[in-house]
Amino acid sequence: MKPKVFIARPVPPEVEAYIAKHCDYKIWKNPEKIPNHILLEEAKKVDGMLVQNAAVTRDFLSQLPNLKVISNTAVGYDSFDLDAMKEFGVIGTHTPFVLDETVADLVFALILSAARRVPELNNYVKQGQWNKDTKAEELFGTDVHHATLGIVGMGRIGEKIARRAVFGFEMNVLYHATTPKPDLDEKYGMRYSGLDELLSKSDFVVLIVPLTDSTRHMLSRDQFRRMKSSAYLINAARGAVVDESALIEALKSGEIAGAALDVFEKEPVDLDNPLLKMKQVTALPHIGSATAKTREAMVMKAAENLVAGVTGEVPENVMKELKT
Ligand SMILES: NC(=O)C1=CN([C@@H]2O[C@H](COP(=O)(O)OP(=O)(O)OC[C@H]3O[C@@H](n4cnc5c(N)ncnc54)[C@H](O)[C@@H]3O)[C@@H](O)[C@H]2O)C=CC1
Ligand SMILES: O=C(O)C(=O)CO
Repeated sequence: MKPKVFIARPVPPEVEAYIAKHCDYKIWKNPEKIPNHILLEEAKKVDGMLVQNAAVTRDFLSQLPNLKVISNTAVGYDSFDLDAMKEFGVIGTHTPFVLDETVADLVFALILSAARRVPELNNYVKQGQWNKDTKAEELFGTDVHHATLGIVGMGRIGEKIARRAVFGFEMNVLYHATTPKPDLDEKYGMRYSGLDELLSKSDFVVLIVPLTDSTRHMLSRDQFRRMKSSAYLINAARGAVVDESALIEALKSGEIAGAALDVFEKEPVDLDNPLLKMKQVTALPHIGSATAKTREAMVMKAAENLVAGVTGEVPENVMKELKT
């Protein structure tokens, strides 16, 4: 008998065909996010499920004694209660590597948007403010090439950002991570530093760490005070790595020059969030990995992990904390 799985999001036909070969399956085909109560009811009937950042809580897991595998279609898995998963013996998988280059590209879109004021000046043109009285200085931005980039998080994606920074933009790169990476220091001519030093020396600070107890509100009032008043914050990690109210204060008081954000503490972001009213803030709707090709690769990777898990193989991408 084939294992039973529930696919809690629409998937491309080739992914469905792959799952069909190995499992009895049901798919949530509605483009709207699956409501939690339906996800729970479906999860009760299966050995494994494929989700996109579902809230996998202790309470949720406690109602699913037969569930063996949850495959997430994302690299970050901060919405998963890993202690409870260990306790209930549920395997969790994610989709690293296949999105690294795409997310690193987006980080540079954010850096350049902030530095050269791309969204702000795009509005300037479209709203008819560009006219014969426009003064050249009004449109000045900040150079990215040869500037100092501080990367907080030097994992899979951090390295791709460093590579672009060094070889593409000839930037001076500092990084902060749980441990130094001497092999990468040599490869990219960059330097490990403490967080405080990185903040005080960087022209652009990029966040690309997982959201955990140790990174939640890693950037708050004290950290913004250490940054240069000409510096920009780029957050492509998770919204809660930044204390958003401290960021709003830092931007209002001119402690930092601007921010470019792909992620927010609450998503979708509320329209009355003060960040959205600030012209020195670029805001994107969490699109780090959002190209058609990369999203397809992520879903296929998630399907492969799911099938491996429910057929008794060891999935390729078990969440780090759940590896035995
Ligand atoms: N905006 C978006 O669409 C996307 C966001 N992400 C986020 O980016 C995160 C990083 O992804 P990867 O590079 O694949 O992860 P990774 O696990 O390969 O690297 C994480 C890095 O963060 C560092 N780190 C962890 N805790 C730290 C701490 N307390 N202090 C300093 N450094 C710390 C680690 O040492 C490592 O260098 C994901 O967990 C996800 O939340 C990932 C993909 C897309
Ligand atoms: O993969 C992730 O963690 C994301 O944020 C979505 O691309």
